[in-house]
Amino acid sequence: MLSDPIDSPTSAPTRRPSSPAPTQPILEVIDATHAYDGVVALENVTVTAAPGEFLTILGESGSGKTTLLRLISGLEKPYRIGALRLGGVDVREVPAFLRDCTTVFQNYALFPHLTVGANVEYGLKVRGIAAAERRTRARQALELVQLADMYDRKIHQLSGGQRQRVALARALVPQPAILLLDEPLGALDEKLRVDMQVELLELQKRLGMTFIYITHSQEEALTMSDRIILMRKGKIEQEGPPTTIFDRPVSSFAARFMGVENCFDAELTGVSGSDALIRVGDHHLIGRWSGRKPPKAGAKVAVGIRAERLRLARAAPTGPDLNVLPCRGGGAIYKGKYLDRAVETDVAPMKARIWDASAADGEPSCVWWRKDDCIVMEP
Ligand SMILES: Nc1ncnc2c1ncn2[C@@H]1O[C@H](COP(=O)(O)OP(=O)(O)OP(=O)(O)O)[C@@H](O)[C@H]1O
Repeated sequence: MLSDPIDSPTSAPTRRPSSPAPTQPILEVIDATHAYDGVVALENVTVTAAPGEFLTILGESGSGKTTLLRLISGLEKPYRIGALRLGGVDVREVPAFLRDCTTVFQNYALFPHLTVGANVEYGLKVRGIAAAERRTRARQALELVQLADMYDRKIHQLSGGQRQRVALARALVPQPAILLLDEPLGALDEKLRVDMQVELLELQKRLGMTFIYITHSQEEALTMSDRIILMRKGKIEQEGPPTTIFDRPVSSFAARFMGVENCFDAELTGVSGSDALIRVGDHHLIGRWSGRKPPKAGAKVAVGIRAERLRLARAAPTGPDLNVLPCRGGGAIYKGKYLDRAVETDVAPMKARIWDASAADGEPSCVWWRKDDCIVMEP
């Protein structure tokens, strides 16, 4: 159940400072909670972004990503929020079209009966900009997305990728401080999506603009972001740079979402420096703690190992930093660039990734992995 909403500010929105301090976040969403008809979509979420940052909101369907974006853009009024500032300005009472941010939607949201130029000019028109300036700026925005020669085309005469570029130009033309992108590449095919990822990233760096980017694709998030916020059921599960989210997931949820193939439950038997000592059945293993709270002996934990870090061997290797489990060979799954080998162990079924298919011959008797590659986290 939600408690009563905090009153919205009654005073007029403060004016934007002429030049915010360089260290000041350009976006501050403090303690936001939102619900639709009693269904909580966002719960006590705090998100900040630095000027020029590429921040990705990652999460499965229904985790609250779009709701967060709609609160920032002003398309949704939050049920309760501690603060919402863009460039240091409190925008809780500022209507969407006056906020210093624009949105690119997955379905483009273009006017199909208007020309490319008229679509791009639209955002300037609602801001009361004169026709001549609108045209000049729209042309410049279309140049940025490589559609300068399509000004007079109708939207229905464009491909999906071209429509997405028009939507991007339309969002860029008012020169907002922040661009909000809601799964902007979701409707494009794989090849075009990858090309557009590169293009978007180049554009963001060139313009030095802050991008808040929504996706459910971990690969897209890892490729593009300076920082990732992983959402789960309306809350933040983990945030950090791509390498941290990839290598050091805090929980089995984060690990599975980020594609860690081998996950199983265990008991923490002790902690020694950064080493986490764990037990699964009769097997004692060693790994690195990556959970949020300090680990406690006796706690139930989850263990994760990426398939590419798991090795198969015919004879067990030895070493203080190695984990070894006997295994029974399973089938190989051909994946083109690599081979996945599924094996059974006493602990769990495991998958090892083999990049050199010629090295996959023979029956392994054990799997092994280094302690640094053994992620010990919250269950
Ligand atoms: N207009 C609405 N009315 C009622 N419930 C809604 C509405 N919009 C979203 N929800 C619910 O709020 C929760 C969060 O939805 P939201 O769209 O923010 O998630 P999301 O992570 O963006 O999902 P997706 O990736 O599928 O777009 C979900 O349970 C969703 O069903």
